[in-house]
Amino acid sequence: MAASMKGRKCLVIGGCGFLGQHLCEALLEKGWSVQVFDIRSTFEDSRIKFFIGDLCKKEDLKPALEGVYCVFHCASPAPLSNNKTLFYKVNYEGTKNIIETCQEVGVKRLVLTSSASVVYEGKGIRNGKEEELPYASKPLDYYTETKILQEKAVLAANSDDFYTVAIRPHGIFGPKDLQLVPIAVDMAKKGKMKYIIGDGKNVVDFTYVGNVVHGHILAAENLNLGSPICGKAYHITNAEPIFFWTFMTRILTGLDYPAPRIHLPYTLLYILAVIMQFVAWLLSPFITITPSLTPMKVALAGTDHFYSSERAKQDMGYKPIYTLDQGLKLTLESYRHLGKNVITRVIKIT
Ligand SMILES: NC(=O)C1=CN([C@@H]2O[C@H](COP(=O)(O)OP(=O)(O)OC[C@H]3O[C@@H](n4cnc5c(N)ncnc54)[C@H](OP(=O)(O)O)[C@@H]3O)[C@@H](O)[C@H]2O)C=CC1
Ligand SMILES: CC(C)CCC[C@@H](C)[C@H]1CC[C@H]2C3=C(CC[C@]12C)[C@@]1(C)CCC(=O)C[C@@H]1CC3
Repeated sequence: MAASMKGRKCLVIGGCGFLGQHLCEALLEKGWSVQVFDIRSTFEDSRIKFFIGDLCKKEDLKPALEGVYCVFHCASPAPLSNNKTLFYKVNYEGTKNIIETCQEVGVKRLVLTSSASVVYEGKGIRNGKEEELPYASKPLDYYTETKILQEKAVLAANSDDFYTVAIRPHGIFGPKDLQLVPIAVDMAKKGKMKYIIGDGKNVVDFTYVGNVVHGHILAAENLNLGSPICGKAYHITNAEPIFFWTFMTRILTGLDYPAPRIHLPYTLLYILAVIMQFVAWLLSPFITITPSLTPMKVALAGTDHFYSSERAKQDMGYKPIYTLDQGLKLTLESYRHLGKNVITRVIKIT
């Protein structure tokens, strides 16, 4: 780390979430002075100053941004939810609010956590490079639609006076995640993880959270006037693409659940997911139905989607600092309590 970063004040928006917590820990280790802004409080740390508020509200954000050298924006509503209004409000309007408030207060650097899914529309992507892939013209869900709007707004705001960069991770996994492992385990408990969507040979990126954090910190360190990273987006991956179903099998069997074995045709499942989504939409004025298979999930589980992180290597010296094996080991150790054979005691208080 550049010595001059020591003691610099940063604000992690979304710092109480999965990625945010890991980012805070790494920033503290590197000597940054860390502040967190989030809508909820999930942990305590005497080294961190916490601001609880809504990023859509200028009056909430302003006090947290005073004197900040760099803002990391990694807040979002849960990606697998389907709340169009909330995604637009938080990911798009809220991000524009962050940009404006930074500019008003005089903050000069903004690192956005975007997503590689901004270029994904269900068709295979192999070793995708930033400069070759346009934004998805037909995003598969509202989350992706608003991540595209968000990234465009952040990159367009880059100027000689305000430096911005977007980090595009893919399939983040690691301890403290409430998504990938817990959802897969929940599906396994319900008997829904016996199936393989397609031939099981689709190759994807899963990225250990420690590498995603490393990419963010390198971006902040390199975000200066005239730097090649200003106004650009960067894929950050483990650079170890793997069969989607091999990765899921390692997670499941690592926690003593059986491996998925029964192959189901991709196209059939995709059509079923589209129909279920349509029915859920038709019935939405009367009841809320949340189908467990969405077109996005089927596509992610049944197509290739892996990306090159060469541009990040060239422009900011990025290379993964954890291998996939190391990441999986750390992840599985942290989820032992979700293992199939773990007996949970229920204490009845009468
Ligand atoms: N997980 C993944 O595989 C990937 C994630 N990303 C991106 O990485 C970022 C971090 O994701 P992750 O850590 O998994 O997400 P989390 O949900 O764990 O963390 C996001 C945090 O932001 C908070 N938040 C939501 N709305 C607001 C708001 N209006 N004001 C302030 N805080 C808010 C959330 O609170 P609450 O929980 O109460 O909503 C939560 O604490 C996101 O931008 C996501 O799009 C990109 C690629 C892959
Ligand atoms: C259909 C089932 C077999 C899927 C079970 C696993 C999923 C819970 C996860 C596998 C790939 C993950 C993923 C995301 C969410 C969780 C998975 C679908 C994202 C959509 C999260 C937000 C992003 O920006 C992109 C991610 C891609 C991979």
